Amino acid sequence: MRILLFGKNGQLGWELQRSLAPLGEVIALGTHDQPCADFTRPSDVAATVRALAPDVIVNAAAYTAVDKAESEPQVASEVNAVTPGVLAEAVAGLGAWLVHYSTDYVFDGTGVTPWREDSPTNPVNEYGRSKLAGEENIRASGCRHLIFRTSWVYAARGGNFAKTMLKLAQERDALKVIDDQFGAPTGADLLADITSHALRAVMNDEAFAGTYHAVAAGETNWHGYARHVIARARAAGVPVKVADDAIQAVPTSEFPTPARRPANSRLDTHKLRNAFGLHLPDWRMGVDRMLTELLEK
Ligand SMILES: NC(=O)C1=CN([C@@H]2O[C@H](COP(=O)(O)OP(=O)(O)OC[C@H]3O[C@@H](n4cnc5c(N)ncnc54)[C@H](OP(=O)(O)O)[C@@H]3O)[C@@H](O)[C@H]2O)C=CC1
Ligand SMILES: Cc1cn([C@H]2C[C@H](O)[C@@H](COP(=O)(O)OP(=O)(O)O[C@H]3O[C@@H](C)C(=O)[C@@H](O)[C@H]3O)O2)c(=O)[nH]c1=O
Repeated sequence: MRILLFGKNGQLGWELQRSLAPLGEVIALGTHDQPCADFTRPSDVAATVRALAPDVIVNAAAYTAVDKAESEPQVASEVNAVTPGVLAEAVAGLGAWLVHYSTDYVFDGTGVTPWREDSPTNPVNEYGRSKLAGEENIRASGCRHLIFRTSWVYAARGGNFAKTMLKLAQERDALKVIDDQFGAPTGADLLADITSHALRAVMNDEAFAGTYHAVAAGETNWHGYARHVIARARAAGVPVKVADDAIQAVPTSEFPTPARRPANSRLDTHKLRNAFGLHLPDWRMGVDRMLTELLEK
């Protein structure tokens, strides 16, 4: 089996290089400095796909700068919606499979109930709108696909909220962190392992194709997540400047950002767990593993 992976240097792409390796030959394309893999050049990307004729495309490339997307909606749309749609058309033409990733930010965050795969979408920012359009383009192409919606992704390699908090905690005496947006931090390693497991299953039985919510178990808010990370760092001997009681919990209104974010980012994972017989670990387990890796360097 030949697998073409886009976005190899991102948090998820890096982990996918490991988790997909036992399934077949992985051709991993990364930097968007290469025209053949630049998602702002859809026709070049389509030509790459036709030339390589893979059995599976795994797309971990995305425009993930949520605040910046507010001022660059056209770039976010090209990378997150237009080119995934072009990939899907190419995949349909080849009779191949497409694996793609989406986000909790396709929902508007109302209520407290975890969102199901068939819950109504209603993104509140440009990034979310571009990701939803990407999903819709893939479904409209009729190609065989898996779409995983996930949330709050972190990895030892790459940029993420946990690493931002580790840095700020060493630089500042006080932090303000939002405590009214809820979700589950999800490790790129867990998501990569879920991908290879599900891909193996769907290639044996096409009935598994479709959209799934894939996040770690449990829930927290950004403040709870920050406190957890900083407490672990302190215990590991990192020179943390901020005292525990100086990590101030604030409502969203006290931490204005260019992009609005949903208050309820909880995703219901029953469909994924039932389909593939998976157990999803609590979010703290993966975060603690990442911190061990980061702090022991
Ligand atoms: N990060 C998160 O919190 C969440 C992510 N997701 C989704 O999960 C998936 C993986 O995200 P994650 O690994 O965290 O993202 P990262 O931001 O870590 O990686 C994104 C990758 O996309 C590549 N990329 C960006 N612009 C382009 C472009 N114009 N052409 C080609 N490649 C490009 C980057 O390449 P380069 O290295 O060259 O810049 C990078 O390797 C995405 O679909 C994302 O929307 C969903 C929920 C949460
Ligand atoms: C840095 C900082 C952020 N925050 C808040 C702002 C925001 O509501 C929340 C998270 O901020 P970030 O900008 O790190 O995370 P953000 O870019 O919103 O993360 C999102 O990325 C995209 C790609 C996704 O798909 C989402 O699932 C989600 O992971 O924390 C604070 O409250 N205090 C702080 O000091």
